[in-house]
Amino acid sequence: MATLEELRGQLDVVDDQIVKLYEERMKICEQVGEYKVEAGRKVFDRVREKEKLQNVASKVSSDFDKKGIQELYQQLMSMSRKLQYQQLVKAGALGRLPFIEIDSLGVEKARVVFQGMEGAYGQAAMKTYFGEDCNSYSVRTFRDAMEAIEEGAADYAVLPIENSTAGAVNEVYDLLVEFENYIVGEVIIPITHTLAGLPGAQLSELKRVYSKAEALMQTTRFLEEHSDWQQISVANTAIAAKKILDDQDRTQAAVCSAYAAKVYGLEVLEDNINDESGNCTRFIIVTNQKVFLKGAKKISICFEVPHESGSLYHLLSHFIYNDLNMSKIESRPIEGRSWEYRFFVDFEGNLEEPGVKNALRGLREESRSLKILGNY
Ligand SMILES: O=C(O)C(=O)C[C@]1(C(=O)O)C=C[C@@H](O)C=C1
Repeated sequence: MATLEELRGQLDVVDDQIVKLYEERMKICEQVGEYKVEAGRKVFDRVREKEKLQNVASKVSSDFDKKGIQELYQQLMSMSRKLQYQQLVKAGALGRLPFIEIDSLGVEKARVVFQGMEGAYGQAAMKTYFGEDCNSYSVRTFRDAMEAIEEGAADYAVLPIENSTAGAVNEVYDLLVEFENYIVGEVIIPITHTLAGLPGAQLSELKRVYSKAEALMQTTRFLEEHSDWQQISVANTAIAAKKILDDQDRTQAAVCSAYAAKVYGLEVLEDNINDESGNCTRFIIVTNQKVFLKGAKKISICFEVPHESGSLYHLLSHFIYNDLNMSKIESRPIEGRSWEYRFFVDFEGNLEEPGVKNALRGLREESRSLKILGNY
């Protein structure tokens, strides 16, 4: 029997041949790339790749090797695609209207819309980003805010996208797909909920608590101690606070900010009732222009993946290959197509960077309906 050293020697000989052949193959792929740039052809040829995988599998005998050679060829073809995307990007073939880089958002003159009403967390986020005295107004729903931006009734909308305890704000993710609006900024604000009731009201007399669904979720532990209280969800924490004032019913309370309690003349019956002390919400700043600020560091995109095994894996490989750091991935069901999903990815980068351009080029060709939601 051969020794380990001898066997490794034999492997080295075979590997040298594989490496040489790999280089040779990539050189041919580069020429194919030149042809594709010239002819305006797509890089990804699904039919050719499928045929190739069947062909190589037919040339080996065991099932184990069939699977192995197919995996190897998937990787090989994925590398040739990546090379060809680089060639396309170098040739300036980016496709679609580009985003325009700007120096500032002109926040001083901006008209800003937030969802909810006086006292809403959205208003606090807006003031943090645009300043105490910004020109603003509120609308009832997230959709209304998106519409106001699309129509140009407002320059910017401030919308919650993610809470550190309750997770994603699904509706806002879906609206980002539906509307031609783009993210240009973000702001994170601490969310400290209180239980607020009519002045003089006692915890022992309470029967009903109103708040936004997410706020009720973020205060579950406190509310579970009072399981006899009925929990009622309304559109916004400030709406809940206003309802307590309007109804003048001592058995009702709201989960809202101390600011909202003050605005509506309520008394804080219990302060800081959050499950988690560091509870905060990330708000996005949305506009109808395809712009990004100079020095923007984060990109949000969404795309659909073909319903095939390994498709998400291959799409995510574009981030790894281009050294891009993914900071978040979220999925949402696609309307009208049961059990199919749209993925939302945030990653670090600027649309001007070559690695980002390469990755986006690859993702655009290999996914369905890629949308760049913003660079901020
Ligand atoms: O045949 C082509 O069009 C190629 O670019 C080569 C190749 C491959 O590596 O075999 C690469 C990408 C295509 O999706 C299909 C095949």
